Amino acid sequence: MTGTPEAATTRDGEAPERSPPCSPNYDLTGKVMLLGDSGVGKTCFLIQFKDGAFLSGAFIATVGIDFRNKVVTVDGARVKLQIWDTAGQERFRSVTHAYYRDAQALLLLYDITNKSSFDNIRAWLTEIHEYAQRDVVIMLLGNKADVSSERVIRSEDGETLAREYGVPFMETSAKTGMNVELAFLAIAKELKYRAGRQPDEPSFQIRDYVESQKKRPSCCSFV
Ligand SMILES: Nc1nc2c(ncn2[C@@H]2O[C@H](COP(=O)(O)OP(=O)(O)OP(=O)(O)O)[C@@H](O)[C@H]2O)c(=O)[nH]1
Repeated sequence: MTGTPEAATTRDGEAPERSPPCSPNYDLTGKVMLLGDSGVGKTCFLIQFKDGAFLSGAFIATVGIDFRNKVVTVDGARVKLQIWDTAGQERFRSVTHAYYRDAQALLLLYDITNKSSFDNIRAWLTEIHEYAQRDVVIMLLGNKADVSSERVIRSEDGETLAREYGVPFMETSAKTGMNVELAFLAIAKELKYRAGRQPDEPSFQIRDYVESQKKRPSCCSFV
């Protein structure tokens, strides 16, 4: 298959970005995909970032794929992030595979209260290595960190897995907003750095940046 398929739905009536990388409203664009099992909180994560709100109530699984745009300013550059929210359900996997190739960054989520969502991260990484660009930026996120009483995955387990794959890691909450903006800002910084590093500019290390900036849950119950 060539290029990104056209069949995506939009919530905002926005058109997927197909224009050249520069426009008066932003300096560069980046395609980011949210991946992970159904129910880990991908849609809530995106809504929290885009609108600063938490979608509570009945869980409505994403069908296929959806996207939102948001412009963030990092180090003086306006980066337009086009964020694709994928369906975690297995039956939509072949649809979402087609979108991996154009993505510059992937946020891979598991749910700290759901062991199988963590166990499946290795399978997600195998899919990523099969379908995504070799230099895609990957970040591992343990979501629902606000639900400490139901935690079954220790923060150290997420850290160990992330270290094994050489990717940045943090725990997040789409409910409280903890580390949500940071995840996207770190991606935007990395994309800006890749787009054009000035000779006198120090190199950007996304893992170090995330480690220095991330908030830890105030109360952690370890199992
Ligand atoms: N407490 C808490 N609940 C969350 C959080 N994120 C999501 N949820 C809840 O988890 C459920 C699933 O969230 P979604 O965002 O729809 O999950 P998803 O990963 O997009 O699921 P699919 O669309 O099926 O792939 C919903 O009931 C949310 O309210 C979080 O950070 N904390």
